[in-house]
Amino acid sequence: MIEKLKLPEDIKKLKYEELEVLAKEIRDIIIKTCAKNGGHLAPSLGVVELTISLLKNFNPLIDRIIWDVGHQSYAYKILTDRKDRFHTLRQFKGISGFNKPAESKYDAFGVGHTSTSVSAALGLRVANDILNLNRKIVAVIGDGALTAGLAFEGLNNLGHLDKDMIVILNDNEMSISKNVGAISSYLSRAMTGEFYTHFRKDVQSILEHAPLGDKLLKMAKKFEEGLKGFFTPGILFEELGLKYIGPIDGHNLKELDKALHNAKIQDGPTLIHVITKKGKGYKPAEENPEKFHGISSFDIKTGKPIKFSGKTFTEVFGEKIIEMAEKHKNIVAITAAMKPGTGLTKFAEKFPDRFFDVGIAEQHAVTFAAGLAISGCKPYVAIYSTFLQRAYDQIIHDVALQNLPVTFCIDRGGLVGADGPTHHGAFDISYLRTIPNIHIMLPKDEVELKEMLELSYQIDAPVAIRYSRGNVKEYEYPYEKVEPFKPQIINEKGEILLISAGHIFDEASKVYEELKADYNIGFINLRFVKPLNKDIILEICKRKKLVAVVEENAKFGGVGEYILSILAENNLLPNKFLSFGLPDKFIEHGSINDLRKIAGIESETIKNKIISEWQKID
Ligand SMILES: Cc1ncc(C[n+]2csc(CCOP(=O)(O)OP(=O)(O)O)c2C)c(N)n1
Ligand SMILES: CC(=O)[C@@H](O)[C@H](O)COP(=O)(O)O
Ligand SMILES: [Mg+2]
Repeated sequence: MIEKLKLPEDIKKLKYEELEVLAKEIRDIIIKTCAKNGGHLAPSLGVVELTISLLKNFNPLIDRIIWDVGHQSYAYKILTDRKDRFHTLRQFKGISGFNKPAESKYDAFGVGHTSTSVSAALGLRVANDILNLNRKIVAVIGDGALTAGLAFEGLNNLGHLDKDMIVILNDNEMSISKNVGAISSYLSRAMTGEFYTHFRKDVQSILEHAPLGDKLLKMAKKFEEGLKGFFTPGILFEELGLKYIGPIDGHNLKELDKALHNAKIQDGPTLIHVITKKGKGYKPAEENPEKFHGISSFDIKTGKPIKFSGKTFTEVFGEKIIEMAEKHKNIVAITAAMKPGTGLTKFAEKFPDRFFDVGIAEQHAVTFAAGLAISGCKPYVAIYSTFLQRAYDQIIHDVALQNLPVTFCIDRGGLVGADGPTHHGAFDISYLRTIPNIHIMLPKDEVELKEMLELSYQIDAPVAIRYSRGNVKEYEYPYEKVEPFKPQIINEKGEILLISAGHIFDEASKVYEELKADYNIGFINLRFVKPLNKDIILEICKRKKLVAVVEENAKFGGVGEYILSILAENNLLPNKFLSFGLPDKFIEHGSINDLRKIAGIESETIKNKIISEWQKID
């Protein structure tokens, strides 16, 4: 059917039976595409009917629909203007896995980090008044995203401004893992309404046998609305100034239409509480929505990922932190709704009392850790580089200023690949390097990550250990134990010096191995960005004509800039200094290799640049 439709306008003409067929076709496209490309399968399967109903009840080119995170917007992409491009999902030069206005005029706002939809939608809504625009504004936010403070900042201001816009709470009781927090249990308790249902039945049976029972029963029915209001989660939102509609079945097109129609005619803000099943329509995803939240390519028949072998930095961290926690009873681990992604699933099973999933609340996670640290605990906060950006002030104000022993295990440092610019860990070395008291360690492989974690336990101050999403690699260089704040000097000789910072060692070592036969080249694995061992660096750079630094972080504020400044301050600038890092632009999505090529940090580019610059030095 979908082939015959002019999208999205033809959706409005279809009968419910036809829409059910359309929903099935969309699910098939999403499943097939994610099986090949990977992607956020379960979130997107859960909102197919909601997407259809939104496109039936609104004009997405005039009205504005803001999806929170955007990871669940695959049906929206297919049903607006990207059906023919959908097979390129998350591929280099293909369509993004999130919403981006630059990708489509149907995408109202750029997303990727959670909990921004209400604030952004309110901005668009207030703009209606300022610019005299006539359009409906809708935010679609998940129950997981609702655990972030930013979401409540938006709701609070929305209630205050009392603007007529619609917030749709897509409640599937899941974040990536099972949703956590008091809000979540409040929603699900009231949502199942078990207590309310039993209570209602009890009252009914008593009244039926009581004198004047039928009159009392009639009165009770009148109170039921009030009673229901007490038990459904509407109270929370009504108190914030939003009219509450729900909970409704998010897979029932008729119910959705009715709710959206009612919301459209309301004055002031309205919240529609929609209950959906994450992964609906694909059994393996329904049964394991955590695994299918974000999945790599998989076999449709079995649901089994087409596994790429190799151990990840994340797995190394997950193993080592357990070993350390067995030795040290004051170690606690904290995640912000990313337990599986940060490798803490096993830790949580082994040490349930020392594991904390605070929900999507990175700011809280950091300050919570500071409270633990000032009390004598040793908190390990595992947060992706890009999401840690949200807690920058907490790192400065609550941890570094008080010089507290919090260790940040920064996963997804550097380019992450298919998730693209909203998710690349492009800036953490830059944003952390400026903060006093913090120690920054960059492991190149498994052994170094483990030894740096051990070392972090001895440091009574803030520590950041940064590693990538990728697999750990093995290298042939002689083992050299991680010594506090010393670089690993692989070869200090020669007039050229190559300095590698962290996991990008895989590219840097290729350059060194390919040049060392024909060029007199030295090679350093930096290990520590802060404190930087200036004496060693200055001593080795004294006799160099060309120094090149390689990092998978923004050049601005990165390691290269730092070393250059130290050489300049000590009048030790070489004839040529080369800094290989991420350029001053956002790097798109694609494979790591493709992205490193366009960023200019893969080995061939680095090697050719060193050779061409060396030839210019007399
Ligand atoms: C600031 C931030 N922290 C963490 C994430 C990782 N993340 C992406 S989606 C998600 C769960 C969202 O849950 P929910 O809003 O309920 O959407 P669902 O996947 O259930 O549809 C998380 C934690 C993120 N994108 N942004
Ligand atoms: C949508 C979102 O932000 C997360 O699902 C993220 O995509 C996970 O990234 P990893 O796949 O690197 O764990
Ligand atoms: Mg959810």
